[in-house]
Amino acid sequence: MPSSRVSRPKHFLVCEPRHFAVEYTINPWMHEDTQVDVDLARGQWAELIRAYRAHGHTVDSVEPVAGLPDMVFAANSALVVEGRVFGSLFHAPQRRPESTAYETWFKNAGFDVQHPESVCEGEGDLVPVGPYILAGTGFRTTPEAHHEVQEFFGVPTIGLQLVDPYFYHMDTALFVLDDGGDGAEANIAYYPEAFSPGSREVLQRLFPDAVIATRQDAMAFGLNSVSDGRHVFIAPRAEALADQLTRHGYVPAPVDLSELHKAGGGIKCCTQEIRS
Ligand SMILES: NC(=[NH2+])NCCC[C@H](N)C(=O)O
Repeated sequence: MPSSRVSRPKHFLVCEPRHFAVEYTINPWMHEDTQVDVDLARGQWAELIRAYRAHGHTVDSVEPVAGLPDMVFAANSALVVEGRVFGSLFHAPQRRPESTAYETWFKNAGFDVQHPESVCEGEGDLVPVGPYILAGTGFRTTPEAHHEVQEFFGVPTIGLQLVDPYFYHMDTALFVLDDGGDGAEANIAYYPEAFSPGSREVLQRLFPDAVIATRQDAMAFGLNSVSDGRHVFIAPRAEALADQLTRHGYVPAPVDLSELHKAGGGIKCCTQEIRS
């Protein structure tokens, strides 16, 4: 049966991995003395941008800054909803200067940026879906920041506890299949064991029809995906998850960012969504 799911055009902000490196270890994926192939990283990243554009999405780019090797992970720079920008305050001192670089882009594009008072890593942990913002905590973004986010956007913000260091940002364990726009039903895919028992129950109550992924899918960065409501840009090694998505009427669009996985990031980490 051909898929009847409808793609919605999106606006993304990205940053080329020109200065990509693994120079410090702030998550279990990063290992000291890891050599990265910057040309390979740039080539894989360029494929992602090509895929977004080929599917009708708008992509803007921030100029990368030398000495900020994780700047490619644009998702951590902010959360943008209805044209309002809640910026970031990184946990790791090495990443803190990224916030300023992204803020310059936002300001030049005509957005004001709200500065968090507590540690907050943007869409890495903050995920708008349907009438809510799902908000992860445990490793990076703090519960205090969740309160700030709710106050700033006026959107019910649902705190969820992350418990597995491999899934240190919520966007490594959960992604939005349908954001609930244009009358489509909001839905997500996630790996339950990345969450505390209570948080699993919350997700189960909110999204009883969610797609449930395995640890293997999650370790392949399969949950670090981007969906436009029809196409799902997904890591090619998350095969079981891609099959499930196909059965649910989505169209997987595989993009391999294996070189960036060395820093603990994948497709979604490289993608900041500008919701206007
Ligand atoms: N949205 C994400 N999960 N981004 C990945 C960030 C990776 C980066 N090395 C860090 O640990 O902060």
